[in-house]
Amino acid sequence: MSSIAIHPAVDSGFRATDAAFTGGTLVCKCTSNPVKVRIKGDIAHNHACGCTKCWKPEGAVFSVVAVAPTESVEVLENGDKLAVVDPAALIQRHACKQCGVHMYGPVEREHPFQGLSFVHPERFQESGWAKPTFAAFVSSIIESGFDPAKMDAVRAQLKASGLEPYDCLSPGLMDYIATWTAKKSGVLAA
Ligand SMILES: N[C@@H](CCC(=O)N[C@@H](CSCO)C(=O)NCC(=O)O)C(=O)O
Ligand SMILES: [Zn+2]
Ligand SMILES: [Zn+2]
Repeated sequence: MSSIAIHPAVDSGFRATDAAFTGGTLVCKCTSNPVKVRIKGDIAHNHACGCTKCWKPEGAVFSVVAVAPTESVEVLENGDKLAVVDPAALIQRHACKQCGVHMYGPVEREHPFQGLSFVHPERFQESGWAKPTFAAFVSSIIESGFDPAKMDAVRAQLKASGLEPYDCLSPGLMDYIATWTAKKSGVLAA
C-alpha cells in the first residue's frame, strides 16, 4: 500500500508499455477549448521528476516527464492559451494559462538537450507510452515543502515502484551531459 502520493501513474501501477506506440495527442485539463499538442513519434527517457519546475497533477509529489524531438511537436488547437512559464529557464515550459498544465517545453539554447522538448505523457489521450524508468531530482521535493524526515520513505517507495531514485538525472544522462561538455571544451575529442 502506497503511503506517499508519488504520482497517479506510478502509484496505480504502470500502464503496459506498447512497443508500437508512435506518439499521440497531449490534451490539457480544460473542459472547454483544451490545448492539444501532437507528438509525432515515441517519447524517450520517461522519468519521475521531483523538481519544483515540472508540472505535477493535483496532490502528486513528483511529475512524470519525458522528451521528444522538438521537430515532432505540433500545436494542434488553442495554442493562443499557451504562455512560457519562465522565459529564463533552460526548458521553455509552455503552460495552458487557464488550467496550468505544461504542454511542451523545448530546449532551444546550446545545451546537450537542445532540440528536445519535455512533455508530460500522462496528458496523452492515448495509452501505451513508455513507462518511467527512474526518479530524478528526488531531494528537490523538499524545496516544495516536503518533510525532509520522510525522504528515506520516499526513496524506499520509489524503489519498490521500480524507479531508482537519483538527486540529479540518471547516471546515463549525467554521463551524456558531461561527455557533451568535455567535447565542447576540447578535453575529449569530438
Ligand atoms: N532543485 C531545483 C532543480 C531544478 C532542475 O534543475 N530541474 C531539472 C530537471 S527537469 C526534468 O527532468 C532541469 O533540467 N531543469 C531545467 C529547467 O527547469 O529549465 C528545483 O527543484 O527547482
Ligand atoms: Zn488548459
Ligand atoms: Zn523537473
